Amino acid sequence: MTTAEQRLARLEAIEEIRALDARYCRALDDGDWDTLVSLFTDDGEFVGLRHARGPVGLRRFFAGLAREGLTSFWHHVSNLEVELDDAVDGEPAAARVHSLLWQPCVRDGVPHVAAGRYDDRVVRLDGEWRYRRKRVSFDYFAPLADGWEKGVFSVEDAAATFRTGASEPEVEFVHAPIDLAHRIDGREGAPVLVLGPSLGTDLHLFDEQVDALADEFRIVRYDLPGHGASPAPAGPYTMAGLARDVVALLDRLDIGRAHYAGVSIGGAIGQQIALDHPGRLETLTVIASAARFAEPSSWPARAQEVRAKGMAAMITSRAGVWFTHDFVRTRNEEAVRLLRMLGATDPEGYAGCCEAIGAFDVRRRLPEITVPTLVIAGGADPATPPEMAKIVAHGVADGRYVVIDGAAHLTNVEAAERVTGLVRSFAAGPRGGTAPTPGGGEDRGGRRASHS
Ligand SMILES: O=C(O)CC1=CCC(=O)O1
Repeated sequence: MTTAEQRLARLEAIEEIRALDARYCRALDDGDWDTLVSLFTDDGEFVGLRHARGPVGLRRFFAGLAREGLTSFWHHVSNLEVELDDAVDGEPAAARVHSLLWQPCVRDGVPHVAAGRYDDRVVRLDGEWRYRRKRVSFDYFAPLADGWEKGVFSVEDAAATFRTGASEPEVEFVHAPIDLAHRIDGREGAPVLVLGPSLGTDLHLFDEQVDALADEFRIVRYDLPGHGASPAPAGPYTMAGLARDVVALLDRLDIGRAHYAGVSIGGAIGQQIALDHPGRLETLTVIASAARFAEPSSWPARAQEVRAKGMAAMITSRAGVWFTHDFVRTRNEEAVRLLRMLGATDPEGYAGCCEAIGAFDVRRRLPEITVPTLVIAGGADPATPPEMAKIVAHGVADGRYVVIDGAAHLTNVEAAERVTGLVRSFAAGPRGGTAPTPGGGEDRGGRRASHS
């Protein structure tokens, strides 16, 4: 039973949050950066066209908009839906706010019309509501003369059309450190092999690999944030932050260099480690992954969907992506075991990882990856099909490429023996190994695929 005071406190909180949005619009449209930045918490962040965090990052981002060609705008925020968290000491203290944005603006001297959505996290500090995270996504952003319906918009398109100010460094956003849960198996003193799981699975994705490789390797498996036993702080996460979290785990375990194999987002994290922490890898095996995942703008939408509806929204559609029909029919128990991991995932952790995937694009940086790299694609993988995996093998300095015919996205499960054999011989072979390629010959530089 709520008291009249509690109901009044909730109504007051909603009105104050409405006023926060109005102040945000006014400060932004007036170019009043002091007020604008004061509306965020000290660790507050803006996610959308760019990522910006903290007073310095936020001011630099907002003040840089004019240099990017956006010389004036009129923000109209409406349709607020405020979901207050449970009250603390009788007072609401945090909320999630969904709202609509309609925004006439001038970009590169041309009148534009834009509309989008905000998905914000607000908190009450010292009696004042502030943004902990403000996230915008646009539905259209089009020259007025063209008509809005021609301006189907994605954040990715916008990011590509924004020019970087010559003297301003790009604002970099990396999520706060996360202590990833892990498990160690295998022979003590053996070379270390780190295994990175895919979105929606936990470290038991690799049970078959661990059974087969434990006598040759010291195997470290980790859980993604919100997956398995890892905590799920509020997203978005970034691939650079996830790579840093894995390296921090290696630091905690006193591991200098390691072989690394990862599936899907796990493979993307491996690429990011190779770029940002190149000294830490002996070899890199990228399984069912990409340098940029398909349809980047669909990932924030998926994040929004699981935040709103929970993991149940994902189960049916993932089954057809992770496995072939044949596998579901013949290995039903195994398919169910893996889908249970998805159902047990924390929606916020899953959503944060989706956001990292959507923003991930290292295609241009692949030549900087010099560690010996083996890329394994599933021939029947609808999520990261062979053409996408091949870009990684072709792009890195020292790549090999193998396609396993008839395997879907969870290639290491559908073709467990084959993947285990490839990982083993690649990591154990001379200077990081040579992928065995029955019937196909070795595929150096990813020029030729070997099929098996
Ligand atoms: O959507 C999926 O489940 C497939 C996938 C993409 C990235 C990842 O890790 O899994």
